[in-house]
Amino acid sequence: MPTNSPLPAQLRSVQRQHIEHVFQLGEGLDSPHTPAQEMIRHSWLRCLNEYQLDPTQPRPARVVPQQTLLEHRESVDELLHVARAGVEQLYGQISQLGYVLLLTDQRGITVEFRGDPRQDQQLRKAGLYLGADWDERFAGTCAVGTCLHDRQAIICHRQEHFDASHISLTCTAAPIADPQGNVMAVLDISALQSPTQRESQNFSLSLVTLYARMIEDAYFLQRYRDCLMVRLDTSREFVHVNGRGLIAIEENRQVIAANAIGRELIAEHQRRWPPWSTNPTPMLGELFECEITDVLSINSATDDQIRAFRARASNTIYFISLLEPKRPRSSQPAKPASASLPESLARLGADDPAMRKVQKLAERLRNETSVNVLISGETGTGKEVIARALHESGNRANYPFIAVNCAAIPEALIESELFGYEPGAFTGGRAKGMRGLIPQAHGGTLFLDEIGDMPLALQTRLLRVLAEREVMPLGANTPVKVDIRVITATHRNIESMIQQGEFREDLYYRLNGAQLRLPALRERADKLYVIRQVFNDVVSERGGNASPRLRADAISALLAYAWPGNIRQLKNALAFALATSESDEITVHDLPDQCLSQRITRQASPPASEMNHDTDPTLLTTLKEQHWNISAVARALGVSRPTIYRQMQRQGIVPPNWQG
Ligand SMILES: Nc1ncnc2c1ncn2[C@@H]1O[C@H](COP(=O)(O)OP(=O)(O)OP(=O)(O)O)[C@@H](O)[C@H]1O
Repeated sequence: MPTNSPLPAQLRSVQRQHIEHVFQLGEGLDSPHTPAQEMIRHSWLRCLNEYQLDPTQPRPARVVPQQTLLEHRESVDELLHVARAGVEQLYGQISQLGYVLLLTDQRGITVEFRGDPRQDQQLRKAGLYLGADWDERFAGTCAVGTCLHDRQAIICHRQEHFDASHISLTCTAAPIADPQGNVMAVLDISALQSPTQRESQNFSLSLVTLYARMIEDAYFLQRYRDCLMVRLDTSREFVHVNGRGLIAIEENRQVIAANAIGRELIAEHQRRWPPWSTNPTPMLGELFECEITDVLSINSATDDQIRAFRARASNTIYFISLLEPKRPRSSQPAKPASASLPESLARLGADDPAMRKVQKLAERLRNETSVNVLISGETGTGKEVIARALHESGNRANYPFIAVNCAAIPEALIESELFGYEPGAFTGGRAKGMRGLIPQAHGGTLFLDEIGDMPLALQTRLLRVLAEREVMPLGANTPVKVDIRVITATHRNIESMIQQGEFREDLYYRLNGAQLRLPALRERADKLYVIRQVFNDVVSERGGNASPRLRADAISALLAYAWPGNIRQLKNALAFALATSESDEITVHDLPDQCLSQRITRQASPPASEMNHDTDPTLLTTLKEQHWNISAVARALGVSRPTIYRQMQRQGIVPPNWQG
């Protein structure tokens, strides 16, 4: 035990008193100031006697180096992924009350953190920070460290901390156990200041314990997602919403694993009937008075998919529901729910309500070639991709798909590009004339992107083509018959353009036979699927033998970002990460900085397409810097190429090679 050395003069008197109380307990003197809680008292004694911590030497918080933090995060990769939603929800409930949230691994290193960035300095100083080490051996009695030692939820309130530098904090922690019951992480909520009464934290204890259990159960469900699982509760009404017990069973009905409540039930059973074989887990039919067929038929034979069974050990009635495995174990992206769709449509989404609607409607429209389809959605949401998927899944798949970006062609050239021209039709044209894009699409699909940017005069001509199914190339005397399916796309509000007289109403109705509205990436419920899909696409586009992996910390950051440029921006970010990463593992540090700064907020950020560059001189400067390479400019400014073309049009910027 450290000697009762003189206290440094700079310690505040409250800290000096605290240190005296620690020594009093160490000397076996009970005073009204020594903690009432057994867990805390034992921990203080461990700190003095076992860890040889010197209370007169308060220790500054220790934050582990970045590389060490990465290694710790890696060890709980799967948990971090599963816990994310719980962490966000809990933090949403406590942040207004001045609390921060820490998730540590089983070594006490903070691997996930949520706190108010405005208090960054103070929080870091107090050790309420990503990478902070809360191991009891280093930090002394504290909620995380002592919870890890005793494997129990705990409040460590103000002077209950061992280290004098922590005595203004209030911390509450609960363990998160793996399916074998070993603590693998700790969930903690802490505040820099709090009322003096310890009881003020009782509610925090309930809340943090509840969320720790939910994370534990989510992890359990994820781990055993390919198994049959029974879910149980003593209340029929609660089984489906919050059945507390989970037991995973083998094909042969042997219990494989259980969550905390399930393990208690098994332990109770085994206290009465100790296992006689080396196999430590019972069969489901031993735990409950049940025929296994009654369990397996719960979903098909009952109205509410619940059946009651009596636990043999406790004689208690449990209401049981059955969770059947949904899909085979696979590290590949989840198979789209809409598996009956043609492949090119099915791969566009997994389980997002808006996307599902788009996929189903597209499926119905793919062969209805007389119905013109208008696709709307923010920039980069995949309007061209779905147009191609419509074409490829339909009966025109063996004919051309011609995509025309109306915003990218200079107004003076649109007409000749679309309709074609005869030799000598105009000065500067090719000597042999040119077959227009519309005739090129004959038999197939013409995709007119950014239709809102088509000049009014041309809208009239397009309307005529659609009505008469023929085009008149410039300089020609006879029209050319065309059989085309027309798909158009826009990110603009065409209805308001009609009101402003900028778009022909009759053309709009002709183009808008059916409308597919693509959701923004930030709103999609299947964002994880899209991230994995795009990652795989980028990896295969790069080629090579390496098989890079997207680590959970990177996925968390990608899920949290608002993606104003949608899937295109996601693709660019992943291509950047793959190009610049030095290893085969993409971590959060490989992602472009912007993905880490702009997280989703309640008020989503405006889409890139709505950003106002009208008065922004950076566009012209960047165009010059990038030698008028539009793709390079779009990349540099983080927007799509059509957005650049549109802004150029609005600002009257004409590239030097178009002048003439
Ligand atoms: N479901 C998807 N899976 C994988 N990649 C996709 C998906 N949807 C879009 N992408 C990719 O995102 C990028 C943008 O897609 P696309 O060009 O179709 O968007 P858009 O809405 O037409 O954009 P804009 O409005 O700017 O023309 C492309 O690189 C495309 O390959």
